[in-house]
Amino acid sequence: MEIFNYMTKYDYEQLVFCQDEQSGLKAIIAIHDTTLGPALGGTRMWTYETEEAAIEDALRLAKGMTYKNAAAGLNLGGGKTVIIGDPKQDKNEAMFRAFGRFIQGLNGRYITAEDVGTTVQDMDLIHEETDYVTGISPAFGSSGNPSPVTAYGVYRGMKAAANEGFGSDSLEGKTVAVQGVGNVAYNLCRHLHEEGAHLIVTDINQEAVQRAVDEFGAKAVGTDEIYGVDCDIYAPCALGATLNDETIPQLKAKVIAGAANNQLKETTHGDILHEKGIVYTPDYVINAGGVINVADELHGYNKERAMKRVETIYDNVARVFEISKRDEIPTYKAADRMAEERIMKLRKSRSQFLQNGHHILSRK
Ligand SMILES: NC(=O)C1=CN([C@@H]2O[C@H](COP(=O)(O)OP(=O)(O)OC[C@H]3O[C@@H](n4cnc5c(N)ncnc54)[C@H](O)[C@@H]3O)[C@@H](O)[C@H]2O)C=CC1
Ligand SMILES: CC(C)CC(=O)C(=O)O
Repeated sequence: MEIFNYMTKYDYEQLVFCQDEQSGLKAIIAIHDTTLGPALGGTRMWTYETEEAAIEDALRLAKGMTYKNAAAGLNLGGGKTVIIGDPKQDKNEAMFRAFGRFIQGLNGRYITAEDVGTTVQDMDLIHEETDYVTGISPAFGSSGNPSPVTAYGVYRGMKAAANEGFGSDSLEGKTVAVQGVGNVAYNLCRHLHEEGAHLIVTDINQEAVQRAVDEFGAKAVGTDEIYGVDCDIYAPCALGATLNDETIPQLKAKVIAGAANNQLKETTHGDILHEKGIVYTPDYVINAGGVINVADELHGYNKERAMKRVETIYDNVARVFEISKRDEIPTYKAADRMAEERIMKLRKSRSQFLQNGHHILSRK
């Protein structure tokens, strides 16, 4: 990958490589755009096959956060970190503390939180070294694990998508195929089960599958089978790029609504879904509950206020479908339009110079 070419093409601001030999930390912090405010986005710990794959993941996820935060109406930019390593084996206290010091060095340009492979405990360790971390323990007056809130937002967004696809937002009796039943999807399945939906689940982790079978009466299928099952809604809740040339032809679902980031392998896959008449709910609009929740910590966490904002995901998803129909464009483009309009407006007004304490004029 030609990194500067890639960064120029998609307008990235900064890419930071962090290395600490003693703890084994190898982290990549990507900051995409800070027009709306400091970049907020989680830290993913994953075993990448190559360094290039890790860099690409950090960059793609960071851009997604710019759009997610903008579309959710937050005054935050987009960034994300990947730590290269196996979250089950390679974590240690020194690693997260070293990472916290690197974040501190960015002086507030980047604020972190949980993502796949990191936990509240990891955020607490980072917090030993920096205040630029959210999703830390409720004992610190913070919001804790964002996953249940993300799940609630996905559930509300799925209802808006059902309304678009089936003419009613009731999920009772609907069959939902859930790919990956981890932190977010477990909680999503609980909401769906409570509303009377039928669940089909898959995961590479058999314990996670068994829990959904035992607690929610879900039907388990193999990881390759999930795409082709008979269902009304497909909910991708594992990793990205699962909507691609191989999987889309297998789908029987009328609606796609799930938690995973970067679900479309390429934007062309969003075009294909549109042509096929499948209601695709853009990932970063429906899965914003977690970031909305942790962002509230920056104002002094208030659960009621945060949840009120999470409720807006229903209307936000509905708005994307409206724009898609009005402008006759696929839903992923409609979501991008919504986010970009907000960023461009702010970028324009920021270009007006206003004196502040940091400017050279104030030193005269
Ligand atoms: N945790 C949060 O608050 C948020 C999470 N997301 C996104 O939602 C997705 C899920 O996040 P979490 O639930 O936190 O992660 P998680 O790691 O708890 O769950 C992911 C699950 O997917 C499974 N999985 C991985 N590859 C698979 C495959 N090929 N087939 C089937 N299952 C597979 C894993 O075994 C795991 O159980 C990720 O893409 C994440 O970036 C997005 C917004 C917020
Ligand atoms: C997990 C969230 C708190 C932030 C994030 O990184 C995301 O929404 O993907």
